[in-house]
Amino acid sequence: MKNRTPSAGGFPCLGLRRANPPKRVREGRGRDRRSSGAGSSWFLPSASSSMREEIPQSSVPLDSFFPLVRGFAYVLSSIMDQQIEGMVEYIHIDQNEFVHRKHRKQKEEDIAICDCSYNASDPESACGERCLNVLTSTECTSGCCPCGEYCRNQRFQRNQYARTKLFRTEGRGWGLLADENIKRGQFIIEYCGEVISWKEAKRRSQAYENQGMKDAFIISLNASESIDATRKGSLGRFINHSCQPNCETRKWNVLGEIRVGIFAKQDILIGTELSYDYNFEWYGGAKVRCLCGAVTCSGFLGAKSRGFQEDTYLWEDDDDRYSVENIPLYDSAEDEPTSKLREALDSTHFGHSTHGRVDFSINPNFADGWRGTNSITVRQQIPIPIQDPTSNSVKTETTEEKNLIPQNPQNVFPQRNAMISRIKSNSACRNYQIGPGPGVVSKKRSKNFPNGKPKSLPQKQLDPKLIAQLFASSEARDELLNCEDMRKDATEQLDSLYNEIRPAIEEHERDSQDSVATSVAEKWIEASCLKLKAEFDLYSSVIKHVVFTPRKVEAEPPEESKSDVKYLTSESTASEFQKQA
Ligand SMILES: C[S@@+](CC[C@H](N)C(=O)[O-])C[C@H]1O[C@@H](n2cnc3c(N)ncnc32)[C@H](O)[C@@H]1O
Repeated sequence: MKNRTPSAGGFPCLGLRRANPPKRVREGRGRDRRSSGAGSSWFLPSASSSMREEIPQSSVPLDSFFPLVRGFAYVLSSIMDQQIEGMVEYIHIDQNEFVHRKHRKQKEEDIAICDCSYNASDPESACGERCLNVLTSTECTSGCCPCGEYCRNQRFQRNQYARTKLFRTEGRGWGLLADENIKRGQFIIEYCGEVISWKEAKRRSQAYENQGMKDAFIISLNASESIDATRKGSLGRFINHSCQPNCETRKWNVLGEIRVGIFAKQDILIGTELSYDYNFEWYGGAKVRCLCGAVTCSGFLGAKSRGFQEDTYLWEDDDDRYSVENIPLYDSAEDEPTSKLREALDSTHFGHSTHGRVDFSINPNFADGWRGTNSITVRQQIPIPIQDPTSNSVKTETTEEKNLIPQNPQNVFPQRNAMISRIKSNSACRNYQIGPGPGVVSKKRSKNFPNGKPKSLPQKQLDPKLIAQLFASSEARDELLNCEDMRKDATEQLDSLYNEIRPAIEEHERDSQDSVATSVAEKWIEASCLKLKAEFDLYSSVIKHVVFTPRKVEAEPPEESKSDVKYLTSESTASEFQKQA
């Protein structure tokens, strides 16, 4: 069911409006301007499954007395319009809306039917974690599952969300927190919005940025589509980024459409702010400095996914996130001056910083009207001992997590992400000239790398067959030729894979995307690794034989030296190779 703005009164049901709409996008969101002032209060539902009838929840089931709520809401809307500062109007939906095409209808032959069965003595077995559909991230189709109504694998379809609650952070706008204890792996909420094409996403992102809008809500859905939750969305749109997140996004096939869910990466205690890593999915416009406060913070939001616009900044004196002086810029893990960055972050800009930590201290403007609890305290990086699960404090997991953080800077950036962002910069890939050709350093690039470090240099190719001829030992020759064959095979494999995935890569290239689908990236990485390994084997074999193998005597040697075996010194062989090469 969609909760659209009723025509009368213009109150976006369960959504929010604020005063002065024309000002909204340029209004900015500096701490001071966004704050609604001490003592002000406003109203929001719990973000749990309050919009559905099927799932019994203890949160207020608004839909069940919708007409009443609508009337009440209309009265509230005027109050809210005056009181809710800093939140841009949006329409609350709990199902994606398709803008550039129709919602696909699942064909009968595409319905995946699992082989689970409901057993009253073991209800968990009804489409639990062993269900074939669950294993392939596909929801069972209602009416077709052997477990019938007991099927537990229709969470998106039934909006089986965890209970969550909106709150105001200081410095990062609004955020969402757990309003119940959440188990690891639990589905928390769907990231709903308008499904649009990549082109449209790019266009909108630019338009939003031109309008001065700072919060960005566009995430990637698949290779050709995005979800834009700017104008319409679920409460998933309020989940902030963290470089040390407690949630993650997962894509599920639901009735033939891909949908994005936020899932718990770990057990999450009630009152804890929810966060996920935007790096894979987020396509923000301006570069925004990350205020997640994690020790492993990468500095910027979506630093790896880079977004639709490169190198565009919004400068705001009164907002920590948009002021980037002294912060070195980078766009790949190997170039990240981690310690310097951290130093810079530690020593600058955090108005409330205590030894480099951010204290999002008392925030009296907690959005909790429906549930009637008190305002809450948000402290980022200053751990609050969690004893009472009903406490109103927003908890951060900094202490425990800090102990788990690898101190090795190489581990600082998520591996998968680094792999994907390197698809265009690893040496195997460079052979295909994705992006600027070897040795070409674009203007933009040199801006990002002030030392102008070129990323790729033309390589001299050795001719292993020629080199093999130099060796007296047939084993050495065979080994070298064998290695060369392996290298050729690996190169051919990479070539054919490239042809296969070229459309996906080129599409991303056109749209200035850094990331491609993970499955494509993984294939590419595997083939690249094979090729690199084959090259490594070949070169190490050459080196080994240069040092240890007798050189072949080419011309008939003089009689007296026939029995002599010439051993090449590495020096003489090196000059021989130079000639050959
Ligand atoms: C999807 S919205 C999240 C909800 C947003 N806080 C709000 O008030 O509507 C993403 C925006 O939130 C802000 N944001 C999220 N995580 C942040 C972080 N770790 N540091 C700074 N800003 C953050 C940025 O402005 C970003 O464009």
